[in-house]
Amino acid sequence: MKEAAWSVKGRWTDAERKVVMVTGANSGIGLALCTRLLAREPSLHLCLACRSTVRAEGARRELLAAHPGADVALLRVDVSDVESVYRAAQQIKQRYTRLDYLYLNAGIMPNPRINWSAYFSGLFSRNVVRMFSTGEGLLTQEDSVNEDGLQHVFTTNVFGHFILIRQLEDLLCHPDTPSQLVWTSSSNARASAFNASDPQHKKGCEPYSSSKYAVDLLSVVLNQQYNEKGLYSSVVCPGLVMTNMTYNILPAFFWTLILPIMWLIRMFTNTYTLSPKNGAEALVWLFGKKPVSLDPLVKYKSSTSGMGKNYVQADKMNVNLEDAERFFEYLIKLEAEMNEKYK
Ligand SMILES: NC(=O)C1=CN([C@@H]2O[C@H](COP(=O)(O)OP(=O)(O)OC[C@H]3O[C@@H](n4cnc5c(N)ncnc54)[C@H](OP(=O)(O)O)[C@@H]3O)[C@@H](O)[C@H]2O)C=CC1
Ligand SMILES: CC(C)CCC[C@@H](C)[C@H]1CC[C@H]2C3=C(CC[C@]12C)[C@@]1(C)CCC(=O)C[C@@H]1CC3
Repeated sequence: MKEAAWSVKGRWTDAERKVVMVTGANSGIGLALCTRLLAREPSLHLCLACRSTVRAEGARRELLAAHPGADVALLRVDVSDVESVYRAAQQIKQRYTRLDYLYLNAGIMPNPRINWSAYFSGLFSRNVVRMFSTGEGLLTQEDSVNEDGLQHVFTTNVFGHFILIRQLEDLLCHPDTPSQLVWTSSSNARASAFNASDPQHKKGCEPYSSSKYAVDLLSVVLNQQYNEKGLYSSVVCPGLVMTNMTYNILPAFFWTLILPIMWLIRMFTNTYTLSPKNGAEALVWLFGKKPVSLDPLVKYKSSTSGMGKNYVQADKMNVNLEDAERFFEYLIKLEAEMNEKYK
């Protein structure tokens, strides 16, 4: 923090207090993550980066009720709007001198549609467990274009966050005290939904799968580009979690009705974490790890066993490194255009 060093109950010096920022922190997995981080380390400087001030204030109140005296700051940022990201980055630079953890968690899946015929044929196929754990081929979405002419899902889930990282480079890059980026990716990330010639997914109808695979690609290249500067990147998969996102796919009462079925499915796949608290498992686990000890090609998956026990599973990612580099070049070019417009 830029203010003079101070301590909570005289126990921590400011240098010891980690600075953590979470995008999309006002609900679901982001809010559960904040709650768990504060329970684990009450001395944190926590910054909730949210697009709605009202919802962010609600989340802050909830966190302070559970952790009175915690340092919870708010930052308004709409990651689907590049100009808002530049503005927010300026404010962060005025408030903090370093960032230890940046959780890139905000995400959208607009207008989801379930392909019921794929669902029923999948039920009787060999891929049934895979279908239930990744939702592969079951969902399509309707994307739109923002004021900069960028695809909405791509900008929210990937590009807005990329600009944020690039703008905060000075706060994040400290070779002596490494910082960590943690992306909330998904089991729904799919290479076949991503086209290196159409990285924004202008032409397809699975922008969500494409954007989450793009996140996996980007994390790999960020490690190549930034590790020696003291910045590390990891991707996490929270499993299937009941949040506003899933309530947008099917109504909340339906999910509640089929809860026993989902507990049953948990016997066959550990990806049905179901609660935001469980879904945040891998995100919290990474907080306790030294960034240098992590594998850049691994996806850390929040997992819940049939008996309801939480753990983290590390799975090697199957990413195309050529596509990753090509995608990074694309992002750098797009960033240059946006710099010219907004900086
Ligand atoms: N739920 C699940 O099963 C899974 C979720 N995920 C991922 O987890 C992450 C969190 O989602 P989840 O908790 O489930 O869903 P929520 O809808 O509860 O959380 C999404 C968060 O992102 C915020 N957000 C959305 N758009 C923007 C924006 N333009 N600018 C700033 N913040 C924004 C939302 O804010 P607001 O309240 O204003 O909308 C909200 O705080 C997402 O990246 C999602 O893709 C991955 C795998 C599975
Ligand atoms: C009996 C029920 C479990 C039937 C539900 C069928 C589908 C609606 C779901 C099966 C797998 C789910 C899934 C997601 C959404 C809902 C399903 C398709 C996600 C795509 C949600 C967002 C993610 O990031 C990953 C999830 C994977 C699994």
